[in-house]
Amino acid sequence: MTDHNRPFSEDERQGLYRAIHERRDVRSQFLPDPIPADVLARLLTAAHHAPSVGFMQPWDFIVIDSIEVRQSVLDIFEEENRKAADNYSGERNTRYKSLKLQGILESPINLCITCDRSRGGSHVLGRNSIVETDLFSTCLAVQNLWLAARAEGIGVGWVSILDQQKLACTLQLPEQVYPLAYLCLGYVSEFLDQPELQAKGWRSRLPLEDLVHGNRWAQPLENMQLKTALKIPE
Ligand SMILES: Cc1cc2c(cc1C)N(C[C@H](O)[C@H](O)[C@H](O)COP(=O)(O)O)c1[nH]c(=O)[nH]c(=O)c1N2
Repeated sequence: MTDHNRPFSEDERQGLYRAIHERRDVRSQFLPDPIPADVLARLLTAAHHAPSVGFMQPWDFIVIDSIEVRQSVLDIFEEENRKAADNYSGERNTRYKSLKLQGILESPINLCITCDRSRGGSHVLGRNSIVETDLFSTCLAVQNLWLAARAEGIGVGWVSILDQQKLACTLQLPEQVYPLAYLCLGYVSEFLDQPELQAKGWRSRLPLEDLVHGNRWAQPLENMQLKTALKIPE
């Protein structure tokens, strides 16, 4: 058996699940400490090892440390966030406005992960029917980075309350390059033990048992072993 085929040890398996369960979206707990270049390189390498349709690797990574650029992005956020607040009224509006939804200036580095929709030429294997698969692939790069960051003790916050055209213009992206994820990265004072939106009473995690169906949408799950493993009551 070659080395990369050896089974995961119990500790390795637990480490992976720990990163999955303890990963958080961070916006309030950033510390200003810089991320060493070798650590950032590991995160980018993890992202670059994500699966991608036809091995398209449509991502680029724009590492943003300029305060001027970040301030421009924050201005875009503030404008969009004012509009977003208008979706809510009364108590919900007040609660929305109390939420902190970005850490653009507090984090030491911002990272925009983009998707080059033309990479790989006019036809990419596996992308003939579902053209959005390049975007899906780039999301997986984001998740790889997010999990690796957690294992490195680094928090990541995804900021999507942004006008994409203005963001693309600020970052001088070519026309075919889509700014898929704007991320804030940095060491943190703590990782919360639950999503911040849940801690602040905005929305809670749904029970998994309500989301697992059998064979067709909303059909009850008949697989007794899976039901037992998921602890779904009879
Ligand atoms: C595509 C996308 C876009 C956003 C987010 C996530 C994703 C996947 N999230 C983070 C989101 O609120 C968070 O993931 C959930 O609340 C669950 O919390 P944990 O990630 O488990 O801590 C997020 N958070 C935030 O403060 N501002 C934002 O604009 C966004 N946008």
